[in-house]
Amino acid sequence: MAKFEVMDHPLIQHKLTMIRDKNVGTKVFRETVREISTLMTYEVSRTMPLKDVEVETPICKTTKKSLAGKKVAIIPILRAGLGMVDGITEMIPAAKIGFIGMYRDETTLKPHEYFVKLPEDIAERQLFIVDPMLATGGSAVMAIDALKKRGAKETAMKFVSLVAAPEGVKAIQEAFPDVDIFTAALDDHLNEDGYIVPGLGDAGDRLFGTK
Ligand SMILES: O=P(O)(O)OC[C@H]1O[C@H](OP(=O)(O)OP(=O)(O)O)[C@H](O)[C@@H]1O
Ligand SMILES: O=c1cc[nH]c(=O)[nH]1
Ligand SMILES: [Mg+2]
Repeated sequence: MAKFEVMDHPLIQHKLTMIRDKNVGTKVFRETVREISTLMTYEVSRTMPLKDVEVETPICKTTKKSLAGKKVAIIPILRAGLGMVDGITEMIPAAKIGFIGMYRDETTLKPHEYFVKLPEDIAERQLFIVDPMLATGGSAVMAIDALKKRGAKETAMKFVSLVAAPEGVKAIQEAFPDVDIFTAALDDHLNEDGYIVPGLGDAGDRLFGTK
């Protein structure tokens, strides 16, 4: 079984609590999602492979570590995943970015895919699939499936969310046991409308000011 990690660093908890508040407006919500994503990148990238490189300091030559091999692609699930991209590219500026457009039917809660545009070499990259909300897990499972069908490796995938429901974590783990899952919070359950409780509401609407 791959990794499942709740990243409960105090700064992350503090910022996430701020944006759970329904009175927080679009500007602060967007800025804070970006900040949390940057903080999460430290931990999500912890296992990135390193190689030895020679470097000449002003004092002497030495051998030190540098990132090796596998490059990163960030794959936001549209729309809400877009809110996490800038925070991650702040730390990994050379990452390529692919897009999977998906919306969840409000009645059936089933995901519908409407757009896919990926870097050509996803099979050779570590993939950070990002979406602030992991609810039933339907969207995440469909996105991972879309990536696998295009050659991406399950062991190279990390799913990164801000708020997850136990149902969503279970859905990914059952369908794709080799995908690592990182979340800033594991909440209680889903309500009858499929929203995470306590959650933070509809992340896409709060990020983009829609209803
Ligand atoms: O785990 P699930 O039950 O599939 O729900 C989670 C999905 O729902 C939200 O997207 P939404 O459909 O609201 O689209 P949006 O990002 O365009 O708002 C959210 O950003 C996830 O993609
Ligand atoms: O709580 C939820 C569940 C799905 N999508 C959201 O944006 N929020
Ligand atoms: Mg939405």
